[in-house]
Amino acid sequence: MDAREMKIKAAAAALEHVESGMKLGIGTGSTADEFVRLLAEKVAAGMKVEGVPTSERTARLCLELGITLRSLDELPELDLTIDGADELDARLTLIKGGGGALLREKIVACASRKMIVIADESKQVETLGAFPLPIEVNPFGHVATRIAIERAASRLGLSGALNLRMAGSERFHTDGGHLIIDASFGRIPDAEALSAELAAIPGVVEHGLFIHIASLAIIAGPAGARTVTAQ
Ligand SMILES: O=C[C@H](O)[C@H](O)[C@H](O)COP(=O)(O)O
Repeated sequence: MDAREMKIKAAAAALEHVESGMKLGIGTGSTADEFVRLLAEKVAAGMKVEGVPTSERTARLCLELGITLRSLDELPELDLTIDGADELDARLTLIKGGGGALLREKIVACASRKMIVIADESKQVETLGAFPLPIEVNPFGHVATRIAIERAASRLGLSGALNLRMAGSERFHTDGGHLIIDASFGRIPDAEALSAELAAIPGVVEHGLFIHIASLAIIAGPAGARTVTAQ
């Protein structure tokens, strides 16, 4: 089974948690795209859902496939969000934002009664941090913000390259018009402490650590999909 087939398996298992009438947060990324495609088939067959997309990219795909969309201001309380992740550990702490959608993803997930993560098993790790942590920053003073991030990380004994994300020769901009700094810490043994340090920096808009937000993960491997709850 290749990676795409695993993503489809995870997405299909997550779809079983979706009921007609639900208000759904819809994630971003290649795994979330598979979920959108399967959801669209259900919608075409008569399932009624209203979706709040976590990115312009997801919004485009949903509209193309006939899924009804609302803004989060129209539907500020959602039943369920289904989204991918870049890494997840046994406590279901996540690193997200590889696609740059972390801010909207976190806002939407936190407005939902439940968040289910869908992933292939390559995303499961013992300790987070091999995947560079995306940190969304305001363009104003981003160099000063990068220095503040470096100092905050060093207080926790963390170090590593902090790279401004590029899209070709241009700076990458998020849907909200911010920049992303990808922080290669290697290992993040205390996600809560790092989250608190980052949140205290004025230029940091949001970071990609999702702590106590997901309550269920559906992980697909060659043998099929299994459901994991936070340890
Ligand atoms: O910003 C992007 C999101 O956090 C994605 O959920 C994450 O990067 C996982 O994406 P993929 O399913 O493509 O690995």
